[in-house]
Amino acid sequence: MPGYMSLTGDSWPEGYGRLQLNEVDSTLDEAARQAPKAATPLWIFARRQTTARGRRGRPWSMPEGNFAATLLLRPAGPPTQAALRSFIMSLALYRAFVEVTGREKGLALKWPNDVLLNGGKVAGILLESTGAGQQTGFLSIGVGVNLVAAPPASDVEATALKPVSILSETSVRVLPETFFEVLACHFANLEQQFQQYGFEPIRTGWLAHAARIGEVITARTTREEYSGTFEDVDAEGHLVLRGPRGVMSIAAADVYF
Ligand SMILES: O=C(O)CCCC[C@@H]1SC[C@@H]2NC(=O)N[C@@H]21
Repeated sequence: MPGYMSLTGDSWPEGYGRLQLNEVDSTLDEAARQAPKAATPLWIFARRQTTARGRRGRPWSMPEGNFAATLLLRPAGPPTQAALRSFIMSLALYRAFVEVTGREKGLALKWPNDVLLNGGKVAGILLESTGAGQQTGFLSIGVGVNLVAAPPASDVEATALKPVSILSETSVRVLPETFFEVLACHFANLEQQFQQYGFEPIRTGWLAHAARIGEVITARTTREEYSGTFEDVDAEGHLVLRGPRGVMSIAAADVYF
């Protein structure tokens, strides 16, 4: 009989709005609709999504009982700085997982922003932004977490990591509404730290949980593939790989182990 986490979950971070929906096409699309009229920051949560999307235009399969939400922000600063929010969100996810499951074992963060549990993918983040040049406009951070069910391996690419769920790996059943509050609180704390002290404490916190650091990994960009030792994540959030061609700093790629 699986365990059941019953957090009373009555806490919500000050200054963050929230919209809870039973069903939506995608919380990212809802964020785009809300953006012109929304007071930000605004969290948009949905129990069901009919056309959820993942990175690189892939579909995101969302069995009921899993978690889906998008945080809509209007961050100050250039897009490169705004994009560092993906590290804030993945670290917040890590902390939320520890809080709801009571365990840290098997959890790891995969660059740029997946969360792994026992080597499988348990959560993903998709960033979308508006704006031009050095102006960010709106930033939407879409978060999907396999709380109770992972999509079948046939739903993901052959080279992708196996999808897993919190329930399958830990026998802990977490309600999406509970996870929502826990995640929102961790994000708000880390965002405050980011605004006060910059990216460095977030980078250090993220690296402490990085998957495969010090090991040889492969990064595939839209044009090229690089293999090398995963040495670091730099102050811009880039992946630092040491390979036969020297040290590479990679801004965007898919990573394979
Ligand atoms: O490919 C990934 O790893 C990113 C997955 C992001 C999925 C979430 S679910 C909530 C939000 N709405 C979407 O349509 N996608 C994101």
